Amino acid sequence: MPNLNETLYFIVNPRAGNETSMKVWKKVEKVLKSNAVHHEVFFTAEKGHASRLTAEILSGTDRDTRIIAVGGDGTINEMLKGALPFPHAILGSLAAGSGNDYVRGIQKTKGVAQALRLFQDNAHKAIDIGQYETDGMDGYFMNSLGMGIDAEISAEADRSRLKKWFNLVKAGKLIYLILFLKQLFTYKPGSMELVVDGEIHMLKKVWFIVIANQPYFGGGMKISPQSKLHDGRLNIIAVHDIALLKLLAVFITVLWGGHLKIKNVDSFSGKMIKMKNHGSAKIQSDGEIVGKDQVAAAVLTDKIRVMIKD
Ligand SMILES: Nc1ncnc2c1ncn2[C@@H]1O[C@H](COP(=O)(O)OP(=O)(O)OP(=O)(O)O)[C@@H](O)[C@H]1O
Repeated sequence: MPNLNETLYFIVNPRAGNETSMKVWKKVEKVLKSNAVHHEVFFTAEKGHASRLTAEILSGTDRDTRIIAVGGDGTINEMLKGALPFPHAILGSLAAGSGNDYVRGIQKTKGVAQALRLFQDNAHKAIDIGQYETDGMDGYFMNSLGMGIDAEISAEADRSRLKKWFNLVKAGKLIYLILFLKQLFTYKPGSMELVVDGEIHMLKKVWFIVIANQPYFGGGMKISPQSKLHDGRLNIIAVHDIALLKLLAVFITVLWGGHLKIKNVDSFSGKMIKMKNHGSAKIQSDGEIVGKDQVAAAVLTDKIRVMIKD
């Protein structure tokens, strides 16, 4: 086991949370300086930069190294990609995005002070992640991978001016609720084939299928209450063949994870999953659009070390 690199590295995405992340960073920097915590900070200049910065930091040392995202789920997802070749990587995140499901469901800290204490304690564990392949491209997810209305919402949230406004009034996740209500009336659910560890399920009128590595998605919805970070499995939730009113009930009950009791909200668990849509549907990975129509995913057990509050 290598020694610990005492420096805390921060990668700030100045665009996260519609640019509210810089406020978070200024607050954090003050605390670090007043407590004489040795740290270095890097700022991302474009999409994909967090991945390269992570790899650069890690290739300069062979000691256990803590790198912290100051951003949202997209930022820590990029850092994961950069960190995977380096077994001495230990990742963490300060919630500075819109949804922040990584901090909510994996790291489980509330607020900056609690997160900073965790980083300094250096309590960490290896967790499972998901790997996917779609249209010849592969990638990884820590939170979830979904096809259907959830991906439509992610895509629209990215473009929406409302997201900026909601972030400014610290209600970033409300945008997902509003866009969901809009999608209810515009999205056309189609047939999908779902294969879980070789078992085929043909589903009609599918609103979405989500492969979840942790309980939360969409900025705090408890989509997969049974997901565990160390079980070597992924959970799958499929919502299909359901009338509009019942779908609204799904949306309300998902806030506490009660939606699984509703008919045609099916859940599965497995290690290798394939999804194929017989129309056209977008695919999201940790909230970013990565493809459409067809995807294969698999769990990678105990693949990355992250700082975790038990
Ligand atoms: N300097 C930059 N300019 C433009 N985009 C950037 C820059 N740095 C990072 N990005 C991109 O910003 C996107 C959004 O980042 P992130 O997901 O962390 O924030 P968010 O969308 O506000 O939060 P969440 O995903 O939790 O809702 C990512 O796709 C990332 O690649």
